[in-house]
Formats: sequence, C-alpha cells, structure tokens
Amino acid sequence: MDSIIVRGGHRLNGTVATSGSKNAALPVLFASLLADGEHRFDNVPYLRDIHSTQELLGSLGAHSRREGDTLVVQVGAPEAHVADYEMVRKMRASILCLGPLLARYGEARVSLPGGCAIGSRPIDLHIETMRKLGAEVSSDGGYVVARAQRLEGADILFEKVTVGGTENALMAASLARGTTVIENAAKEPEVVDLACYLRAMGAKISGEGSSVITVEGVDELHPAHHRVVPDRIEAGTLLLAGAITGGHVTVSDCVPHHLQSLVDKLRDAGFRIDMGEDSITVQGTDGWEAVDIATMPYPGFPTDLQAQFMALMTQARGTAVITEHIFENRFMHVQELARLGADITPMTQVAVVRGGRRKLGGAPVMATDLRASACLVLAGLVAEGETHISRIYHLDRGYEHLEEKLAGLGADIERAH
Ligand SMILES: CC(=O)N[C@H]1[C@@H](OP(=O)(O)OP(=O)(O)OC[C@H]2O[C@@H](n3ccc(=O)[nH]c3=O)[C@H](O)[C@@H]2O)O[C@H](CO)[C@@H](O)[C@@H]1O
Ligand SMILES: C=C(OP(=O)(O)O)C(=O)O
Repeated sequence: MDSIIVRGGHRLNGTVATSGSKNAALPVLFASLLADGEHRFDNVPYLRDIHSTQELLGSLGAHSRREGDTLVVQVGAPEAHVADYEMVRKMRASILCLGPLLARYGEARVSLPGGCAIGSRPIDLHIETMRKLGAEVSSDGGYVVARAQRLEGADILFEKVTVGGTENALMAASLARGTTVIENAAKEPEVVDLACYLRAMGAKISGEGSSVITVEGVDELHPAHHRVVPDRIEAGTLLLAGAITGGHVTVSDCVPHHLQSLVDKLRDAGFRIDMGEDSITVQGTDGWEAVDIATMPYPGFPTDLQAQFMALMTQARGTAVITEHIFENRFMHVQELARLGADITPMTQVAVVRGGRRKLGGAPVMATDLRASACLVLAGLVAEGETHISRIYHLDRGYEHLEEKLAGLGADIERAH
C-alpha cells in the first residue's frame, strides 16, 4: 500500500497550478446520463473518484475515454438502471445517478451509500426530493428504488442546505414536466457549474448561485461540451501549504473569489494575500495569530478545508477554536496531529487548538479520510524529521499529483510504493 514520506522544514516558494475540481466534475459526469450521444468535459482531473465514476457510468451504458485532460462520455441505452453496492461503496457521490436515471428512464435502483469516516451522510433529503417530484420511492435490500412515469415539477424547500441534494434536484427537474422551484438551495460553485452544464444541454435553469433556483422542465436534453471549474479545495490546500511553511506561493488557474472565506481568515491571522484575476499569492511570514473558524455552506468556510486549516493553527500564536457544522465526525485528524506533537482538545463539534508556535516532530501517522490526509501532509511540511503517512489511497481520491506539486515548490516529499 502506498504511503507518503515528508521531511519537514523547507519553505515553499514558487507557482503551482490548480487542477479541475473533483466535486464539480462528478456531478457533470452524472448529468451526462440525461442525454444520449457524446459529451465532452475538459479539465477533468486524474483521480480515483473520477475513475470510479467512469466505472459506474460504464455499467449504466455510458462509456468514457480520456483525451488528456478531456473526458469524452458516450451515452447509450443501459441494460439496467442499477448503481451497484460495490461501486457506490467506493464513492458516496454515486447517489448523484438517482436523479438522472429516474428522470430519464422512469426508474432507478441505487445502493444506499451508508456512513463513512467523517459522518453518517444520510440521503433522506434526496429521497424526499424525488417523492416531491412525483416518484414512488421505497427501499429494498439496501437499495433505494424509485419509479415515476414522468416526473412533475414541484416546490422543493430544503430544510438544510444540501449540495448533493440540490444537484440531484436540478438534474431530475430538468426533465420533469413543468416548473420546479428549489428553495434554500446550495450556492456552492460546484452547483453553479452543474447548472451551467445542464443549461448547455438545453435545460432551462435560473437563479443558481442564489438560494432560490428555478427549473422549467424540458422534454429532451442533448449532449454538450463543458470545462470543469478549478478545484477551490485543492487551491486552498496549496495556499495553506505555502502559508504553514512561511513561504511565498502563488496558486494559479483558480477562481480567487471562490476562496474568499479562506483568504479572509488568512488575512485575519496576519498573512499578506494578493488576489489576481485567476491566482492567489500568500507571502511568507514568520509568525501568525490564532483565528477561529466555523464551517458553513458556501460562501462560509468550507468543511473540506477545515482539517488543513487546523494544521496551520497548530503553528499559530494563541488558541484557535474550530467548529465543524457540516459533518459530525470530521475530527479524525486530531489524534494523528497529536502524534506529531500538536496540542488539540476535540469535543463533539468543536476542537480547541493550542498553538504557541509549538514545534511538531515527524512520526508515522495514518490518513483516515481525504482532507485529513491533506492536513497530515501540511503538518509534515513543518514537522522536524520524517513524517510517514500511510493509507494514502484516501488522498488519491481527491488530489491530483499532490506530492509532485509540493515538490515543485521545494518540499521534500516522496511517495513510497
Ligand atoms: C453544505 C456542505 O458543506 N456540503 C458539503 C458536503 O456535500 P454533500 O453533498 O456530500 O453533503 P450535503 O451538502 O448533502 O450535506 C450537508 C448536510 O446535510 C446533511 N444531509 C444531507 C443530505 C441528506 O439527504 N440529509 C442530510 O441530513 C448532511 O449530513 C450534512 O450535515 O460534503 C462535500 C464533501 O465533503 C462538500 O464538498 C460539501 O461542501
Ligand atoms: C469528503 C469529500 O468527498 P466525498 O463527498 O466524495 O466523500 C471531500 O471532497 O472532501
């Protein structure tokens, strides 16, 4: 099993490019199920989750091939409308085939994703949405089974902001009869990117990026060409890598305003940040202050950057309070950071990080989930000696060539096979 070895103590310097977004690429790939023919997606990162999605789409009659960073998906009639447990288990985003399959074929059988390391990850809001759109939904042997002759537009008010739920609603409503109004919709850039692709396919959507989205259903959609938005979480992780080493790093090929909440917190901590048209630069500093964060739906501080920000706070002057509002168990990295010498008290939703410029020391640690892995890499960049991170397959689900990108900035990091 692969692991990553980091030898800390090098300031990062230089420019590094952002890849396409995992969390935006997955929904648009699932949206391709809504129309037969050839769909083209540029800027699709090489990631384990993308590969898993290709496998799942293949089992649903949508075969794909790579042309460099472009993924071409050829959609044809599937033999069955089933997302198998073995595939869904590998990747929770598989639930995003529920809306497209149901809207297109009038039936879907999708394995229940179950919980994962970061939390229980229920799908009740997805199911409720399909019911509101007129589907009959039941569960059978660990699968959600949904059926509808033709979905009917409806008013959907989400009791909680849900990114995946909003995405499934958008895809299903695009082929429903009549108008759907989604209230308390997620405003994440990945939702906006999906709406853009659906519109390119002929969908009639307005209001994406705000909390009310309106969809006028159409009878048919067609394949289209789309460029996946840059990965704001990868960009944020790379920026934090520069910050934690006191380095001077420019993260290019990103959408700076997608990272406003992180930039604000970095400035509060005392970092100098310059925002360009499609780049962000963090300037080296030798000391920074502790600042509190609380994760929130966009445009709030992203849950997917909480672990990496915690690594930065272990090196701050003072005490930072980190509150996780999205997932109930997203502090698995705390115990591993403690193995490197960090002083953190985790409570139910809150972790108290006592920084005080405490030196971390290298140690063997274990990645427990995707962003926790990135957090340990960042901590390893400043830990004295060698940090050996195992179970790195989590990282490969969401970061393209992370160790090459960091090595390009001057980090001493390598992958051991
Ligand atoms: C709002 C938010 O920040 N969502 C994050 C969530 O998206 P993802 O789409 O995975 O999760 P949701 O946005 O749906 O979840 C938001 C909250 O709603 C709850 N929920 C969700 C669906 C449901 O049917 N019932 C229910 O109770 C979840 O448990 C969670 O507490 O994880 C992704 C991967 O880390 C992040 O990129 C997203 O930014
Ligand atoms: C947890 C994540 O992904 P997923 O929703 O695919 O598990 C993530 O992107 O941080």
